[in-house]
Amino acid sequence: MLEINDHFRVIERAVLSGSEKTNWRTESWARCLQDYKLDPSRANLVELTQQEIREQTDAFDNDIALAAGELESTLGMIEGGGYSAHLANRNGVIIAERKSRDSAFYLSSDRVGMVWTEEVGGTNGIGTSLKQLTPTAVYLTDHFFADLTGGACAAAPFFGPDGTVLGIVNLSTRNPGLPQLAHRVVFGVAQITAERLETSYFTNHFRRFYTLVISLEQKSPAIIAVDSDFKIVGATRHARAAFRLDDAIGTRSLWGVFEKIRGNPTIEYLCENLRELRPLGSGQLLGVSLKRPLTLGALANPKIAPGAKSAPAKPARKITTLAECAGEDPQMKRNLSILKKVFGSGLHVLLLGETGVGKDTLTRALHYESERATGPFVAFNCSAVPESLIDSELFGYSGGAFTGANKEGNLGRIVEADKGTLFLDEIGDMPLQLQTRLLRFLETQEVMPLGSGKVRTVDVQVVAATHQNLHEKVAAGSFRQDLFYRLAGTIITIPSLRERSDLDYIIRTLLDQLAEDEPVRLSEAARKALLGHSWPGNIRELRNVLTRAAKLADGGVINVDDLMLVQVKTKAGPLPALHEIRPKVPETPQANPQPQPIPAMPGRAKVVASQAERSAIIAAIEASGGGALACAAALGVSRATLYRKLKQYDLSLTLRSRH
Ligand SMILES: Nc1ncnc2c1ncn2[C@@H]1O[C@H](COP(=O)(O)OP(=O)(O)OP(=O)(O)O)[C@@H](O)[C@H]1O
Repeated sequence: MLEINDHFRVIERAVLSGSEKTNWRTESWARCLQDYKLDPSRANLVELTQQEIREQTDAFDNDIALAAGELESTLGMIEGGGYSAHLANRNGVIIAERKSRDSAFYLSSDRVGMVWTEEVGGTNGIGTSLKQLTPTAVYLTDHFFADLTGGACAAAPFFGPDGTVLGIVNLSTRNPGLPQLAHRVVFGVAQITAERLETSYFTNHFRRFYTLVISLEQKSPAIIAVDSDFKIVGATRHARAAFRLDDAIGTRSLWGVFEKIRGNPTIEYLCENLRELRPLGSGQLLGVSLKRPLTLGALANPKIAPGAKSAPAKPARKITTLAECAGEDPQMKRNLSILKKVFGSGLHVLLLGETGVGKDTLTRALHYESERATGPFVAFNCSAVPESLIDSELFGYSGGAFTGANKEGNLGRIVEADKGTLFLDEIGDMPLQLQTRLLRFLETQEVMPLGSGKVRTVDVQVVAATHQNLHEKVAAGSFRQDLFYRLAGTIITIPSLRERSDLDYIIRTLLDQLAEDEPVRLSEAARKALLGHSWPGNIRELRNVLTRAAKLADGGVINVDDLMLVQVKTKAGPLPALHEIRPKVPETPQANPQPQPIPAMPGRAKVVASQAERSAIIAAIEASGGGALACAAALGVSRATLYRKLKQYDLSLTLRSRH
């Protein structure tokens, strides 16, 4: 961190004397100084009251709240930098977060309820991103306030189908040894997450419609939602731009955009068989797939797919099979033989296990390989939905049941899951007052949506899951004992990856699944390294490591370096897992952070940081095709720095011969 006066002088010089070329940073600093009249020596951050937070969250669309689950997998991709992930609404208020495992790197000023508009927080990821409506990486002294210059944040906006901004994804850390190059990689991850959120939002929003997914070169796929008469009802940003759809929504048919298929096949036939479409007036065939509505069992729109009720609600992507879930592990095989007997028999199931062991995956496999496969699979994550929304989302409401309620009402996830399976993830986070309501439903299989006054009987197989210790929660009074026993009709514990005896099998399964996009194989040394790792993040971590390695691999072979594993052997034995490192960094006071001295970087964190930096450079060389100028620009460094780093990591711009 800079001395306050030095920081002030840099800002003043850049803004007032125009010493720095105009760029996003000087423009933001100028707004802070001249428009908002902020004093860079001191941040006066604002935190909302619980009531205000509820209002901000209530006003936020339900679909987005559900998408907060995406933040979890984002953290999995960037493990090691001590980042936390946040979702801010369009008012710049943080409304959801997933914390870094490493509390020493946690910025407590980035917690739920903090307001991060540029007018309040000066130049910062969330606020500046909202102001510019573009992704923004704010690294240390880019911040306007001197007392925020110990942190780094990477933020990206995401937009709704109508093009308005819905919110911001933000990844932040106060890891003192974080290299800027590593932060740029994380910046890329923030943008990918924003795109994924946009897609999740879109698919959830249009979950009652058919969706056409179109592959576009070098871009995320474009998605168009249509009704059963092929009328276009929505399109993602990419789709609008690629096919000029702005005036087509609600007015045009898909066949006004793409060449019509001969013989007028039904939409159901196309779901099974459509692989390519040609945009009108273009010679180029594009790869496509047409997906069925996600909630076939609960279609509110009577126009959709008459007769489709008997069609199996197929999952969008290839799902892991039950056999793959069991693998070659004796405990998992025992688990499976029990589950196959009880699933669908009227007994509820409770899955226990660490995060990432495959509870969700196993439940989906059970559903799709059971007699319920023709019914809907509905997943509901109790921790990703704000407390105030759980009731209406789960149990539903009738139109106009409360202020702000959707006019048409909401069936609720329980009713949507009728004749199918309801997966209640993170059940340990279910608020106490709703536990009573859930218990009543589990006992009677009846629900009464808010404001409807009508009881509805449903046939739902419930699978609840948690990584928490429910016994402890029962003892502490935060989880109802009677609910625990009702859910625990069958309790199954999924072993962690380090307890399983079939790691090799799981690696093979994952590589097979990856091969659809990226056919790769493992070098012998890489296989040994994977088998020797402790996998605190379980199968999710393994999947992330292999996915990233497949992208870095040269010539289709994953080498040890590509894995970027952080378990490094030293003379004193293996280093502790990254989340066990606790550098003595004083916590930043929440509302009024003070500058802190940067502590020496612990040895292990250095290893991680340089691995991340090396990978960032390799990725940039590949992306820029080996051109020094383009590569330096992609990394945001000068050419001199690039050459110094290449030497340091023994790399060259003709990468292939050297790493
Ligand atoms: N047997 C398996 N074979 C291959 N991949 C698997 C398997 N089990 C899980 N996965 C993958 O591991 C990742 C994590 O799985 P999943 O989300 O099911 O874990 P979870 O226990 O539900 O995690 P959480 O408690 O955090 O919700 C997913 O990407 C999933 O596809």
